[in-house]
Formats: sequence, C-alpha cells, structure tokens
Amino acid sequence: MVMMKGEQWSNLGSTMAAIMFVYAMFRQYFPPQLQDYIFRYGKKLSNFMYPYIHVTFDEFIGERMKKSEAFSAIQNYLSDKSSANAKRLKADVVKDSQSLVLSMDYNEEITDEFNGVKLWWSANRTTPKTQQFSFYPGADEKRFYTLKFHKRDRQVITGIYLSHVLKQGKAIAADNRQRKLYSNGAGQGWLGNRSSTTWTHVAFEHPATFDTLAMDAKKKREIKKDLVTFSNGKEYYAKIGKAWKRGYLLYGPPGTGKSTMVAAMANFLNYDVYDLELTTVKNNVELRRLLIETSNKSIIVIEDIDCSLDLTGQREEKKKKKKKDDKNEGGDPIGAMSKNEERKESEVTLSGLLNFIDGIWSACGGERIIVFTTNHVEKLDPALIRRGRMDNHVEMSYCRFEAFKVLAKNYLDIDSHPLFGEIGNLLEETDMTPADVAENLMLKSDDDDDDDDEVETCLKNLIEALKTAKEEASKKAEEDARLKAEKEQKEKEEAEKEQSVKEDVTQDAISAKEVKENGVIH
Ligand SMILES: Nc1ncnc2c1ncn2[C@@H]1O[C@H](COP(=O)(O)OP(=O)(O)OP(=O)(O)O)[C@@H](O)[C@H]1O
Ligand SMILES: [Mg+2]
Repeated sequence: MVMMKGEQWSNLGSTMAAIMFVYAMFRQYFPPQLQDYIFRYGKKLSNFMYPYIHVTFDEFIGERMKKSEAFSAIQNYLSDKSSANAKRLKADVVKDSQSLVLSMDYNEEITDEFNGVKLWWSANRTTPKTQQFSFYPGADEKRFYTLKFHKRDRQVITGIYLSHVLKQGKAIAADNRQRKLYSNGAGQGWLGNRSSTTWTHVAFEHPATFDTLAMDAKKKREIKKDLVTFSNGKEYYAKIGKAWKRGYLLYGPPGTGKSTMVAAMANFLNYDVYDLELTTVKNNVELRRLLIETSNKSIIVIEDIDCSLDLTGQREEKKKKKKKDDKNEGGDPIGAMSKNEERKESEVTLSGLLNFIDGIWSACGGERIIVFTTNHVEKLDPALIRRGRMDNHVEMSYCRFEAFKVLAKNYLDIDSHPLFGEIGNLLEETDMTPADVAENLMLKSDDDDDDDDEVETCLKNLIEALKTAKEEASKKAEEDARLKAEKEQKEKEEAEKEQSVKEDVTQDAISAKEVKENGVIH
C-alpha cells in the first residue's frame, strides 16, 4: 500500500514537471502575440464546446438579508409555469395565504420558451457543510434560481425576457395576495407607559361586494367607474401634477351601509384597508408617521369623523375654556398632571388632519384612497370636505325600492313577488335603513322544502315592520308638530308678557317725569 502511494506521488511529480517544462518551452519559443492568439482561440474552442450562459438569482441580497424582489417574482412566475411543466413539484402553503402553491422541486429543470427562444430554469440550494448546531435548521441554506440560455440569445434574454418575468411574477403575486386589514392600536412601552401607536394587521376577509350592496344602481355604477379610473390613473395623475390619491366622504344615517361600502371598495380594487382610529393617535407627528407607513394600493378609513375629532367649528372656544381651567388648578400638581396626560390622548388637530390628507407627505407612495364616514355631514368643518380633499361625496340613504330589490335577491334569491308592489309603496313613504330591511329578510331556517312559505313570511314581516315604522313616524311627526306649536305659543306668550312689562315701565317713567315737571298728581 505504502509502496503504491509512493509510486503515485512520484507519477504526479513527473507529470507536473512535464507540464512546467512544456509551459516554459511555450513561453520561450512562441512570441507573446502568438500566445494571445492561442489563448483566444482556446477560449473560443471551449465556448464552442459549451455555448450556454448561466445566470443565478439569489434569494437574499445585501448584508441586511433583504429578500430579493427578483427572486420572489421568479418564484411566482415559475410556480405558474412549473405546475404545468415540471414533473417533480413541491407543495407549499404560502405565508399569509390560504391556497396551496405548487412550485418546482430542487434540481428540477423546466423549459420555457419566449419569442422562439428556448431557455431553462432550475431551482437550487446549497447547504454549508458545517457541523455547528443551529437553532434554525435550514437557516443556513442558500436558495437560488439558475437561468441557462444560449449565448446567441443574450440580447433577447437580458433585454426583454427578464423584465417580462419580473412583470408577470409581480402580477401573479398581486392576484394571489392575501389582503390585510390594518388597525392602529396603542402600543405598550417597556416601562409601562403608552408608547406610540403602530399598525397591526389581520387578514381582510369581508364578503361585501358592490353586487351585494343595496343602493341606487346609477350611483353604484358611477362609483365603480370612478374607482376604476382612479386605479388606472397613474400616468394621468402624473401628467396633471396631482398626488395619486382620492378622497371619499360617505355620509348618511347609521345602518345605511357606509362601512359595508368601504369593504366593497376594497374587494373591488383588491386593496388593503387601514382603519385609522384617530382618538388613539397622540399628535400630528404620529399621524404623519402612521400615514407614511401605509403601503400603496390601500384604502385609509376614518370612521365617524365627527366623533373622532372636534371639527364642529367650536374648537377655539373649547381651547380657551381649557386654558382657563389650567390657570385655576395651580395648586394641584397631580390633578394637573393627569389633565395633561388626558390631553395627550389626542392632540390631533384639524390642520394636522388636513396636512394628512393633502400635505406633501400624503403624496408618498401614491395610489391611496382616503375615506371618511360620518352620520352628521352638516357638523363637519367645510375646509375638511371641500373638493380636492374629499373629491367624491356619497350619500348613503334610506332603503328605497331599487335597493330593496338588491337585498331581496341577495337574501331571498327572488327577483319579483306579488308583495313587491306594496313593499315598494311603503318604502317610498317610510324611511327604513337597509340594515333594518335586511334584518327582516334573513331566513330563519335553512330547510329547502318550505322556502316559498318562508319567503312570503319574510316579506309579510317586512310589510308589518314598515307599517309600524310608518305609524311611529307619523306619530312622531304629530308629536313634533304639537311640541313645536306649544313652543311657539309659549314664546308668543312670553313675548307678549315682555312687551306689556315694557309698556308698563315706559308708562311709569312718563308719569314720574310729569310729576317732576309739573308737580301734578293725577
Ligand atoms: N346598502 C346596504 N346594502 C347591503 N347591506 C347593507 C346596506 N346597508 C346596511 N347593510 C347591512 O347592515 C349592516 C350595517 O351596515 P353598516 O355597518 O355598513 O352601516 P353604517 O352605515 O356603517 O352604519 P354606522 O353609521 O352606524 O357605522 C351591514 O352588516 C349590512 O349587512
Ligand atoms: Mg359604520
């Protein structure tokens, strides 16, 4: 054995010596130009033997371990291709998504064709051969995709194919993406004090759509058109020099579908929803930070804006009153502190909010819809709802016949019924919210056999409810009229009384003057 090893070594030694000798001869006897020539042709020869180019795409880029956008896009693109082509597939539940995604297994190669050019993709991974114990098995694993193509196709691949892959991959990601509902909750600082608020999210799974939304069909069409124009309007907004965002004000009585409309908008556009609770936002700075943290393709909602902020035009008076209170409580430091803390609850001001809507920061990112909902549009400061801030004012109103038909179709699956005529008339005369109408249309059992009976019962119940509501409304109107008349009568009486008192006083004054001047007593 040892002999053999020694023999091998001596063989290797002599081979090396032979190579060195040949190389020395080559350098000595061939002029440098010829050497270059030979090297060039040597390379050409090897290129000829292996004419392919390999490009690798790593999963992570940079030192900060940022996930490569290209890798994700390629992953999506290939999962779409490979489910049809590859033989060995890997099934994965993509994070934040409920659907199973099939992608090609490691070391599997799939062929793609683009404009007549053939190319090959393969998924690879390398695991460093360390013996170190790792808390996260697989964390050291490096994953990458390799693209192989013929070097004559270089132009096509680097020019258009790769950008095509990235675009397709991103489009697939947008389709598969699980939308999120964000809300801003007060965080807890590590010393127990209230820290700044941050966005937390859950999956957004509201089933409302424009089809299930009961409202005037024409209005609905207009809103849908407006939304589509907005979401396709990137170039247009850039051209006119306006930030790519749009404001909606939804107003109407409680239960008319304002919140439902927001969900329908998000589902229609495939946007995320940010539900902004203004009362937990400490101040304008925090408001701005929260805004900057929102992603594009999102709807930012502030519900019941009239309750979240004091926007009724009486701000100044209140502030003055507060200042007065402060002065009075000079001797009570603890009280003053708690008052201060209370005030910290929300120092968001109208001007802060306006900056939030149309200040320069609001343009960051773009593609955002801001929705305000309110029950009392008349209470809002006109500055807040002028066009340009709130571009689209949508009134959500009581349920009329057309809206009822949508609800009847959704809830009872009927397009017409003999009772529709009566319901239609009642709905024109009575104000009932879609929420109340819908409540009456809910089927109480899921038995298919007596469906027709149940539909009829539901509609009859609705008629009863409408009649009751109508009676109540007329009673209320009567009562209101009575109270009004009483009030007017009272005011009239008071005015008369005042007048007579005034007259008496004047009469007395005249008499007193006469006495003084003439010394006459009647
Ligand atoms: N226009 C509508 N179309 C379909 N369903 C509706 C409509 N309006 C109300 N509803 C039903 O009534 C319920 C309450 O509606 P929603 O929460 O959207 O009202 P809202 O206008 O936001 O009320 P609030 O002012 O009290 O917030 C919803 O769950 C929905 O099922
Ligand atoms: Mg609501």
